[in-house]
Amino acid sequence: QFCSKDGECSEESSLLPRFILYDVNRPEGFNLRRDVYMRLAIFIREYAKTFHQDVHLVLPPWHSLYHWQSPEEEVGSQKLLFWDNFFDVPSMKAFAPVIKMHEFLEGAKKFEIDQVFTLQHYKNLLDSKDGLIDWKPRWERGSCNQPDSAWKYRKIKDDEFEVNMWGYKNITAKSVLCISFQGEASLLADLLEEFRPRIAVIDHAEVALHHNFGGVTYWKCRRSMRFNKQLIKLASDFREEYLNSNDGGGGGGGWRPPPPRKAIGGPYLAVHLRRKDFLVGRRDKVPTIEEAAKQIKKLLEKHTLSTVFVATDAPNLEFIELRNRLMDFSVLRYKPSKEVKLLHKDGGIAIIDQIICSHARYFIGSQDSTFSFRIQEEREILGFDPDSTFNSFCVNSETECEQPSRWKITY
Ligand SMILES: C[C@@H]1O[C@H](OP(=O)(O)OP(=O)(O)OC[C@H]2O[C@@H](n3cnc4c(=O)[nH]c(N)nc43)[C@H](O)[C@@H]2O)[C@@H](O)[C@H](O)[C@@H]1O
Repeated sequence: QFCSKDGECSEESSLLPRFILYDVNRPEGFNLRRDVYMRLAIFIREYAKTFHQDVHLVLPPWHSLYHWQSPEEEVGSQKLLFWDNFFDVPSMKAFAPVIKMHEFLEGAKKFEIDQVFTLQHYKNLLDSKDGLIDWKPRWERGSCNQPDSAWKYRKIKDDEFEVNMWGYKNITAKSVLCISFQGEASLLADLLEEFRPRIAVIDHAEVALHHNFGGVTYWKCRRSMRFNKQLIKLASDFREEYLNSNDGGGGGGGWRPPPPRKAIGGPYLAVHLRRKDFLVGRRDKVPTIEEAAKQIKKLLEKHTLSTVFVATDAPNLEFIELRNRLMDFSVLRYKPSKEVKLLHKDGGIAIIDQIICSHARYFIGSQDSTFSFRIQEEREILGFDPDSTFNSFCVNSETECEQPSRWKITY
């Protein structure tokens, strides 16, 4: 049964499809957003089953992400990019009822949302008597504390808000509620069942946590997130031409489980060296180029490899310094052609880097980087030995440091 905000319910409306849209905290990068998608896709799949709902998760466009900094003359517009630029959407649809934003909009000039839920953390997590964090799943309406609410929603009338989201200018909402939320994405079912909006937005969806992180369903969802075929082809061509690497070494990928742990990877070391904002925010975890070069050299010698593929957001000068410090080895990075840049943009080129890293004999990434985490997952899907995957640079080449948790694939 479908009920309007003022409590009127009708049977027919229950036959109408429902749509859940979402958004993520503006500064978050591509790979954290991929994780938030998974939390919602897993939720919506279960929600549709449990409540027999014709419900769809609408994939929000990728819009001017903070890390996409290439000039427009080189890459064209990086606004309002749809998911099939990066992923194989039919494969994602095989896991959960998702649709692309433009399928949802179907050319409409404007659209109205019934209910926006802006998730936020509880202000007083340390409320409980003993001063410990009170971690029971819970949600409640609260006064708004997300700083971006001020520019995202502008009240026009009591039941009309102008909504500034995903780069669109033509969205309104009948109601905006701030919801203090603590728990897994599955708790969103409670919220949706209580208000039963036909078109809802979950803003700050990153506040909702994973349900059963690392479980079978997590990995099913993760495996459904195959990359766009053109990006896979560009990465394969590069591997074949410069890294003497093709898929002959085993490794399935996609939905089919590969033979267990049989992938050996191409004869190169791959590194993900996160720089830029990490040099400010995570200074204590990012090695200097000199320290990184020492660790790369050690690994190349240990694995008797002569080639290292470098995925990095470092400016070219830092890459040249790294190459100069590794004179005895072949040091490569992926340099897209003008056409590839225009067609696939910063987001696509980052994925090509990730695919190349995921096929290497040995991989070492950057501590805390979700870009590195997604490569580790890809290698789990391909069936590599975890020892060759779950490795991170240390700030200092002489001392050991914390290594990434081994989230191994389950079927
Ligand atoms: C400080 C935090 O950093 C977190 O970044 P982190 O997890 O590394 O990873 P991401 O969330 O993907 O954000 C980093 C972005 O920087 C670019 N980038 C980073 N490394 C490479 C690379 O090797 N090759 C290419 N081509 N591009 C790279 C790319 O656009 C990527 O999506 C963010 O998610 C958070 O929002 C926050 O900003």
